[in-house]
Amino acid sequence: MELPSNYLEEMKELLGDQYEAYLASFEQKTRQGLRVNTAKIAPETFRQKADISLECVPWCENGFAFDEKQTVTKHPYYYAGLYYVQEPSAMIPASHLPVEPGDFVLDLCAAPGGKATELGAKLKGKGMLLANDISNSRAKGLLKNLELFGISNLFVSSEESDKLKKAYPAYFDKILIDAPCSGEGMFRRDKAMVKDWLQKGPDYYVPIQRKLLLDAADMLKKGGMLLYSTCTFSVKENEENIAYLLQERPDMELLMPEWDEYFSHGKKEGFENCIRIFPHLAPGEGHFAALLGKRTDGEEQSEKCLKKPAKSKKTPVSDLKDCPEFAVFMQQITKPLSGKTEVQKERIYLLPEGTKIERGIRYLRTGLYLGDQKKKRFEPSQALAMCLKAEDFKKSVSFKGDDERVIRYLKGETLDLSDTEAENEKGWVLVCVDGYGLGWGKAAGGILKNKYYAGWRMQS
Ligand SMILES: C[S@@+](CC[C@H](N)C(=O)[O-])C[C@H]1O[C@@H](n2cnc3c(N)ncnc32)[C@H](O)[C@@H]1O
Repeated sequence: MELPSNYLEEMKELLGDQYEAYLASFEQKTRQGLRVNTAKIAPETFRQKADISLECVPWCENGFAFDEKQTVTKHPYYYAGLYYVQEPSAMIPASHLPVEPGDFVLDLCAAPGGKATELGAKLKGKGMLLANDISNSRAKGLLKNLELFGISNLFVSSEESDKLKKAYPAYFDKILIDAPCSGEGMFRRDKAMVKDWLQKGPDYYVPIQRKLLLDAADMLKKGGMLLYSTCTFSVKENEENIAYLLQERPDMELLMPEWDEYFSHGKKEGFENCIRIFPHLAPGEGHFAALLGKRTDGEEQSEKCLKKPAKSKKTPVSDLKDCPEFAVFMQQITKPLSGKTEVQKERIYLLPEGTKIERGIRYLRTGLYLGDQKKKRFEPSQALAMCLKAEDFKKSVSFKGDDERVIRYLKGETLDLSDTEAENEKGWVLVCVDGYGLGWGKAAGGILKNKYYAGWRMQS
């Protein structure tokens, strides 16, 4: 592959005596991986159940590498949202931002959701995730991936960071900026990135990245943490941007993330805590990550700048007087779902506990979309099915992973149920693979009418 000469000069300076080894890595295989959705399944259980040959990714407990020849996106577990396909070094940002259940988390540049799905899984349904991307079309893909993962406590927006900053000042406990960048770490995998680099190199991205960094710092609570990452090697887009942030926001400091032996240190003095991944030194393509904290200086969060989370008047989800069929439906869900229900036209949503919809933001989703209250009937959403397991809904039918009906269901076909499966199953049924929700069906007389969301169907 021909690489731009000015890029090669910079890499020579950056890598010194490792430069030749880096060039040699272009002759070696690229890496592919998948990250298990720990909100749905433990990584070990996944390994035992899925017939995919996997190797552990050293720096990510739930990350696995696999041989690219295996087709992993046709597997029924993919449709059950049990994993996300992700290159191993791209697993570092979300796994090294210490998100806890209950945190309020912002992923500022989130599409298509490689990191947001992991941040959401780490919340375990508590707190909230606002996943944002400036591109509306990419944000649609992001929403799908988050719903597939069964993330219930979510907001998805497509907005500029300065607008978000006005709506959410000093609001978040944790923020991820996986910034748009010149993509040098992708050169081995994707030749098109080299062409892009020639049109928009590091100098194009630096001002965008700096604005994102400052706006994000202003949305962070005191004591909160921010992780900045790129998939490029350029010092300008990495260490120099962190230096700029520390200069402009003196209450921010560089922290030491959990370290792995495959990580290389940041390239400037004082920036050793930054993580770098190089393809000739680690089983990953190339990434940069810096973990930062906002000092508290022993003070409490200033009342003036802190926008308090809204106190939600709780409406039990099964108690909406105008939607009796909805209330009856929700009584069949045995998993606790908390939050405030919100009706927008015929659509019913569940807002995460302690949140409200800030006006003036272009949202694609505010809370978990539960379904539609139509005239005298309620239709549950695909997103709701993805949050549930067989035991979470009173009527469910679970097919084994190798049952040919799973694929037929995912293709939208009507299915026959066996006598045991059909027993007592009438009306809405949660359809599962090995106990993990795939979608809805409507059962009657041994027949399962397919209610899988048409837009997500498996193509032949
Ligand atoms: C590296 S990609 C993010 C990848 C994503 N985090 C993932 O893991 O799937 C960068 C994203 O930033 C978005 N973006 C570019 N400029 C932005 C801005 N000013 N504000 C928010 N998002 C922006 C792009 O549309 C792109 O989707």
